[in-house]
Amino acid sequence: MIIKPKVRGFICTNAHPKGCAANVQAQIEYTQAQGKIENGPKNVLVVGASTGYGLASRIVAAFGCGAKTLGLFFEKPGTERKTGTAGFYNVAAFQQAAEKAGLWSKNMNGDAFSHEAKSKAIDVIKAEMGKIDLVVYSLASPRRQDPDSGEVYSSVLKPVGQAYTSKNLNTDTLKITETTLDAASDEEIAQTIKVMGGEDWELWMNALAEADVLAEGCKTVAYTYLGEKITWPIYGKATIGKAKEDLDRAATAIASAHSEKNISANVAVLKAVVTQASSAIPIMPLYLSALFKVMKANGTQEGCIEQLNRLFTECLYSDSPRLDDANRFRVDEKELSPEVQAGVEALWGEITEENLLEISDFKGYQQEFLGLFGFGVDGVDYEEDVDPNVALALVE
Ligand SMILES: NC(=O)c1ccc[n+]([C@@H]2O[C@H](COP(=O)([O-])OP(=O)(O)OC[C@H]3O[C@@H](n4cnc5c(N)ncnc54)[C@H](O)[C@@H]3O)[C@@H](O)[C@H]2O)c1
Repeated sequence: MIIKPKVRGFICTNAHPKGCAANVQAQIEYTQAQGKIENGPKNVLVVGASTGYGLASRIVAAFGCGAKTLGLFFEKPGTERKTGTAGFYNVAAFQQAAEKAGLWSKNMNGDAFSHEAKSKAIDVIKAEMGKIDLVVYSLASPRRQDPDSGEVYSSVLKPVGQAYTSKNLNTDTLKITETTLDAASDEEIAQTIKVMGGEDWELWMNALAEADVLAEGCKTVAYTYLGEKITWPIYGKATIGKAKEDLDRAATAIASAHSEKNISANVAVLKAVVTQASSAIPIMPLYLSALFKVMKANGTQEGCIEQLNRLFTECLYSDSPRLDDANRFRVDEKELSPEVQAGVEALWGEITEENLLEISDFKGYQQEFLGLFGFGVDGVDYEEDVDPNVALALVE
């Protein structure tokens, strides 16, 4: 099959297996070029391991530290007539590279919020891994089914307290319009916390501890974004920000519930990058286009893999981790530097439909967006007939 991108709004409904594989390979090579990470983890569980920050976490754990990794995700395989999701192809490429490098690695495709996923993971850990010394929690999901009540909760991306009007870019038509987002109701805030807050992270850690598969001194980390003035009304101080505040509560609860094992739990604050999750957030594509312009100009631009290498070496496995007063690891310091934020604010005020391509890095944004699905990747022949049905062994 010849595979060309099918973009619908903020998602691309297909993916290119070879482009995804090339992306994964580039992240592996970047990590290897940084050199081996001393005192890194040996047995790692990554929840949300197929794309974005979770995939990069797994690559650093495996190829930077030599760890065994168990990855969980929610993806679709390809068939003869339909492509699989990008995450499925990413994991298939990761698995091939891990095998080639002699690194143990196994994969589970399913609903991480379920009890079943937790007990399956525990079985694999017990049978094949040894005790876990790092749990990465990197889920981004619009929905969560409560594993006990069966109730399904949905997250919303809305401001809290009052409606918010801002310029917003339609990434299909390249039209910039004023968009007003209504304030979330209390029910919507509560549902978003149920989905993207810390409850499931705690359930994972409790299940792993109860099954006695956590090593003494095991670390666990969950990811958040804080941002600054431009994004606060739709992220930091909005429904998703409320859910992310709940991660801080969960981190404290996890550490205190498992203090006998000396478990450390931290939220890590990462920079804004293009992922399937972030491209769905209103305002973000325009913010990212401005941010990339400024960060590329001053030489500080980073993607998932650069961020994750620094999270491991400068925070998780450093004797002097960069922590804020809420005990969060900070890897977003370059994005939040006063110079970068001032540059973005200035650009934000100036961007119009007419000058979008000229003064912002929308081209860079768009390239990274297509790249998420394996399109526009250097060295890939998009005229080649490729088989969308890529093999990947999964834990049954
Ligand atoms: N993208 C950003 O700019 C940014 C910045 C800072 C922090 N973060 C945070 O990083 C974390 C990961 O986000 P991302 O941007 O890498 O997202 P992403 O969409 O690239 O990855 C989400 C992952 O979760 C998995 N997943 C979703 N629902 C699942 C389910 N029910 N069961 C199993 N797996 C499931 C997906 O398969 C995928 O592996 C999120 O907590 C996000 O808030 C993102």
